[in-house]
Amino acid sequence: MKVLSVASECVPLVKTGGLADVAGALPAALAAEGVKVTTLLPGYPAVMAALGGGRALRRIDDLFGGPARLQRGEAAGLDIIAIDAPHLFARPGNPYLAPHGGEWGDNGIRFAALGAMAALLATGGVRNVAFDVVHAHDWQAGLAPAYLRFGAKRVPSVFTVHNLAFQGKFPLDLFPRLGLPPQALSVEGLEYFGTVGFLKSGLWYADRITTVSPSYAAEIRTPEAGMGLDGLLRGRAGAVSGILNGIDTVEWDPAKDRHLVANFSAEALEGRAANKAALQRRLGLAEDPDALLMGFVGRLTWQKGVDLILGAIPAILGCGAQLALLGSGERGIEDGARGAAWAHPGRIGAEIGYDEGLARLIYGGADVVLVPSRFEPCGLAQLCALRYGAVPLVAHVGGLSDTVVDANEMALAQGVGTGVHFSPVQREMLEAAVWRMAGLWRDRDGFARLQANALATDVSWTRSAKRYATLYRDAIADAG
Ligand SMILES: Nc1ncnc2c1ncn2[C@@H]1O[C@H](COP(=O)(O)OP(=O)(O)O[C@H]2O[C@H](CO)[C@@H](O)[C@H](O)[C@H]2O)[C@@H](O)[C@H]1O
Repeated sequence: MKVLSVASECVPLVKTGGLADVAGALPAALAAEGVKVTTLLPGYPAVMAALGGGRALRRIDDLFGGPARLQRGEAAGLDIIAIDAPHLFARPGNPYLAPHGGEWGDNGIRFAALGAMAALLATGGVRNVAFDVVHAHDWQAGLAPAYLRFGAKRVPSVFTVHNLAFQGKFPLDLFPRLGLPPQALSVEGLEYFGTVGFLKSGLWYADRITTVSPSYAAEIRTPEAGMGLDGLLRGRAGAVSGILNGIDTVEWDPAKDRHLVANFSAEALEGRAANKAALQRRLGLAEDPDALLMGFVGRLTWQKGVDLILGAIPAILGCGAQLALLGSGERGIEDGARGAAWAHPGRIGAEIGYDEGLARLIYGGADVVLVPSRFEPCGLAQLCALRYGAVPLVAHVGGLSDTVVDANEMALAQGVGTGVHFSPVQREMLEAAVWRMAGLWRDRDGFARLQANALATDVSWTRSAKRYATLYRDAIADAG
C-alpha cells in the first residue's frame, strides 16, 4: 500500500510543533506494517538543502503565480517529494511566520499549493507515481481532501487533526484563486463563518478523520472543546476516530541518548542521578539529590497551562521542590518564567528558547514532568517523560488522560500508576497535585515503583501504526 503523507513540517527537517514529530516518525513505524509512505512537503530552504535538490518529477509552469517543480529525494530515511516553488517557500523565518514574527500574508495560497500538489500527485499527475491513500495533516494540508474530491480520479483521504485550535481561516476573496468548483464554497463545503476554512475543508471532504487520542476525539464533539466545529464533527461521528501518538523509541532512548551526561535504562537507573545533577547545574539550581525536581518543556502558551505553573510556584517552593522550565512562546509568559527564576535563584531555573538537548536532559534528569495543559490532543512531553523515567503530573484532559495512569489508591494497590492527574484544570487543583506528588516522593520506594511503571509504559508507535494501516485499508475498501 502506498500512502502520500501531506504535512507542512516534518522532523528532522523542519519543526515548530508536535505535528513535525508525528510526520517524521510515523513512516518508519508504518513500514513495519507493509505501508510505504512518501511525504509531501513545501520546499522550504531547509527541505531543499536536505534533498540536495532532489530529482525532478514534474514542472508546473504556473503554481499560484510562479513556476514550480516537484522534486523527489531521500532525507533522514524518509522518501520525500518537495514542492520547489521559490515564490512561495524560499523564504527565511519559520514555515508560517516572517522573521519579524507576523504571519506571511499569502499563507492561504502557499498551503493551497500544498493541497493542490497532493491531489495532483495522487491522481496520476506525474507519470509512474501513484498513491492508494492521501493522509493530510492539520489545516495546512486541509485543502488536499477538497482537491481530491473534485479531482480526476477517486483517491480516498484521511485527515488528521493535531490541534483543532489552529483552523486556517482566510478571506473569501481567496476562493476564486483556488481553482475549486463554486459548489465548494458552501456550508456543505469549505465555507466557515464567512471565511475559507482550511481545517473545515479537511473535516468536510476527507473520507476519514482522525485525531491523536481517543479522549480528544470525544472531546471535540462537544461545544466546550469543539471550537465551533463540534456540530460538523458530531455529524461525521461515524468517520471520526482517535489514534494515540507514539514517539520514535530508537531516537528517544535514554540508553543511547548523546544529550544525556549519563545513559541509563529501566534495568540500570543509576545514571539518572548524574543527569539530575547536571540539569541542576545547567539551570543554576541547588545541586541537591533529595530535592524533588519538577520540569516543564513546551510551547509557552495558554493551551499548555504554563501560567498555572507560575501561579503554583508558592506550592512548588512550599513542598521543597525545584522547577526547571524550558520553552518559548507568548511574551508575557516568557517574561513571567524569567521573573520567577530571577526571584527564586537556586530553586527555579528557566531557559527561554528551543533546545532539544536541554529538553532531553530535563526528561532524563527531572523527577517529575509537569503537563498542566488546558486541552491536549495527545501530548508528546508526557510520552518522552515516561520513556525517560520522569513521572508525569498531568491535567486530566485529552491524550494526557489516555497515556498516564493516575496513581490513586486503587492504582497504587494494583501497582499500575504511572503519574498523577488533576482536574479541573485550575491553579488550586495543580497545587493540590503538586502536594500529592511531594507526598509520593517522600516514600522513595513507592516513588521508585511509580517510576518503574512509567519506564515500562509502551510509548512506541507499534500499536498505533497498526491502527493507521487498518484505517487506510478501510478507506480504500469504502472508496471501492
Ligand atoms: N523549547 C523547546 N525545546 C525543545 N523541545 C521542545 C520545546 N518545546 C517543545 N518541545 C518538544 O516538542 C514536542 C512538542 O510536543 P507537543 O505534543 O507538546 O506538541 P504541540 O502542542 O506542538 O502539538 C500538537 O500536535 C501534537 C502531535 O500530534 C500533539 O501531541 C499535541 O497534543 C498537539 O497540541 C515535545 O516533544 C517537546 O519536548
